[in-house]
Amino acid sequence: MTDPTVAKASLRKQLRAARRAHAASISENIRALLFKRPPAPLMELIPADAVVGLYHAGPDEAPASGYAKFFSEAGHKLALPTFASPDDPMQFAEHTDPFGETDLVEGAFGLKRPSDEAEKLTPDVIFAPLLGFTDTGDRLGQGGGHYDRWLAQNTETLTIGMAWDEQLVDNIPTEPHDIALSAIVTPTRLYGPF
Ligand SMILES: Nc1nc2c(c(=O)[nH]1)N(C=O)[C@@H](CNc1ccc(C(=O)N[C@@H](CCC(=O)O)C(=O)O)cc1)CN2
Ligand SMILES: Nc1ncnc2c1ncn2[C@@H]1O[C@H](COP(=O)(O)OP(=O)(O)OP(=O)(O)O)[C@@H](O)[C@H]1O
Repeated sequence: MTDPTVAKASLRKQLRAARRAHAASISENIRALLFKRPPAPLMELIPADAVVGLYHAGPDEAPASGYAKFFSEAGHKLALPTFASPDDPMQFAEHTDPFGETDLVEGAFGLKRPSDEAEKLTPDVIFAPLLGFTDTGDRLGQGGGHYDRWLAQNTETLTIGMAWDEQLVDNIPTEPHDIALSAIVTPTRLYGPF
C-alpha cells in the first residue's frame, strides 16, 4: 500500500501546478465577478450572529475578499488566520476592514494577517482554502496541518471549502487526522452540504 503522506506530497505538487495554471487563465475582470456571496443553501446554515472565518487568498487561490465584504455588510464579525510565529498553532483574529485591509500586516508564509492587537476569535463557520477536494468533502491542504489541528480543537465549527472547479479530484489519500468539509463552493457549483 502506498504511504498516504507520500501520495499526498505528489498530489499536492500536481494540484499546485493545476491551480496556478487555472488562476493564470482567468482575467481580472472575470475574477472580480466570482465568489461575491455564498449560494443560498450555505447561507441557510450560517446564523445571523455567526463569526465568519475567512482567509487572505494568495494569487492562485479562490478569492475570499468578496465574501469578507459581503459578510461584513451583513453584520457578521470576520476573522482571519494568524500565527504568533510560523511554528505556533494557527489562531483566528478579528479582521475589521475588509474594504481597505488597513488592519492587516505581513505575516508568515507571505500572507497578510491581523495585527497582534486584533482580538482573537473562534469562528462559528470557516471558509477554508485548499489544494484539492473530492465530491464527498475530503480536503487536501498545503501540508502544514494547520486547519486539521485547529478543527480538531474546534469541533463545533462548520467548515466550507472554497476552490476552483479544477481542484476537484476523484480521491484523496486521507489519514485519520484529516477533517472533512461540510460543503465546497466553486464558481460553478456547490458540493454538499453533506
Ligand atoms: N490564503 C491562505 N491562508 C492560509 C493558509 C492557506 O493555505 N491559504 N493556510 C493553510 O494551512 C494557513 C497558512 N499555512 C500555510 C502552509 C503552507 C504554505 C505553503 O506551503 N505555501 C507554499 C506556496 C504555495 C503556492 O505557491 O501555491 C510555499 O510557501 O512554498 C502556505 C500557507 C493559514 N492561512
Ligand atoms: N489533529 C492533529 N494533531 C496533530 N498533528 C496533526 C493533526 N492534524 C494534522 N497533523 C499533522 O500535520 C501534518 C500535515 O497534515 P496534512 O498532510 O493532513 O495537512 P493538510 O491537511 O494538507 O494541511 P492543512 O490542514 O494545513 O491545510 C502531518 O504531519 C500531520 O500528522
